[in-house]
Amino acid sequence: MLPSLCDEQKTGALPLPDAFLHFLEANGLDPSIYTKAETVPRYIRVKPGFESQLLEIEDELNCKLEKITWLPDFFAIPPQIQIAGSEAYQEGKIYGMDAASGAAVSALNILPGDHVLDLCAAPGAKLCMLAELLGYSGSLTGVDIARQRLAACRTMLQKYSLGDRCRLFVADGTSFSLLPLKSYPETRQFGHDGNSIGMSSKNSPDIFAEWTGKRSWRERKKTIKAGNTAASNQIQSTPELIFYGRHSGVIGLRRTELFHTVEVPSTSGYDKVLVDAECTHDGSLKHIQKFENWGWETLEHRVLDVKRMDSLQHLQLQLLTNGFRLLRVGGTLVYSTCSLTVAQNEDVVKQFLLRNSSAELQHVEAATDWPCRSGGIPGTLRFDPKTSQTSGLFIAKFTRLAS
Ligand SMILES: C[S@@+](CC[C@H](N)C(=O)[O-])C[C@H]1O[C@@H](n2cnc3c(N)ncnc32)[C@H](O)[C@@H]1O
Repeated sequence: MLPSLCDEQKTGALPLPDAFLHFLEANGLDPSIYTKAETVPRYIRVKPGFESQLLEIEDELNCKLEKITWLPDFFAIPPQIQIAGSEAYQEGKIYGMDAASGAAVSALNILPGDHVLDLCAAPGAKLCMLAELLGYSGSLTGVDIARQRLAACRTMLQKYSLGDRCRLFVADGTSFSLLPLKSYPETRQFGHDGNSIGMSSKNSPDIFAEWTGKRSWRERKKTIKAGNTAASNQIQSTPELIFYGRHSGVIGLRRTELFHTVEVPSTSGYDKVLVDAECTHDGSLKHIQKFENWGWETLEHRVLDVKRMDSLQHLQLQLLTNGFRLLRVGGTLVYSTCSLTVAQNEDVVKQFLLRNSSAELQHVEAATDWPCRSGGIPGTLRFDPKTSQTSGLFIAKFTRLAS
């Protein structure tokens, strides 16, 4: 439906279609936040190690990098600046990431040696930040149901040289069951096998050799078969490993060891889990702005489709529940969405807490300095574009108590 003049008056520069305005009204959201799309800064994260090159990066982007005092390594730049054409971006020194998204990752308080699960990982900005914070210890497992989007994560990890400790699975996050490799009997390191092609060693086809993008005929056939099965079943039942780093613990394992699922024992789950759930993205001003070019009917079709809306909350609860199932006792889980609706945030958290007596909501200590406010449940946080100068984001942090 075409936007009307009246809509433009309500929303400033961005004309919004009636269906979206109805969605906002039904959820008690103020359409005037979209006037902020033109003024909320763009944010970049400078990869640690390149801090000394800030002046060169400023020169190249032709703008000042304004340091975000409340979030290390983040800088604000004017919203109209495009970074994709810059050398700093192409050479992997900077990447675009909203500061509120950075806050969600920061809320996990990643420590050296942590085994981290990112259950909705694509397209991968948060995954990259998690990998950076982990550095040279622990492990990172990224999962997403969309193969192509997860392949984009793989490209990003490789571009920024952050994939060493990471493994990526195309899988349904509501049922994903693989534990971090610390839980397996022994993680053997395989010597470099120059002859290996595909994911299996030539001599022992069942054992993972060093990762290579080139795959053997046998592997390709397997993937095509899995893809066909996935297309007919909608969702692939077994996770597909599409990338693993040299120190991810995968090399040297047999397939049966890697894909061995067990009932999650309380001590062997992940230390940290991020559930950055699928949502309507209505808080992401830049995302909504893109529909001006993509066509507003795409927004109605992709975001506001009635069937999708009905199942979305259920999906969010399932993702949160499964992420929590894979968390070790004493571990930390962050649930976030870039929707501003209560239905996709506080309501999901309420239902989750009702059903999971070992889940405890936690305060985010670092948030005292953040430009956010409390959500509808004490302890939860909301970044509101009107006051935070960031995109909209909801964050809830949980720990798992011994039951
Ligand atoms: C908000 S995006 C995640 C953004 C990502 N964390 C980042 O920082 O780039 C939500 C993701 O959830 C994925 N998704 C949707 N349903 C899923 C499911 N059942 N299991 C796993 N991932 C799912 C979508 O493909 C999408 O990539």
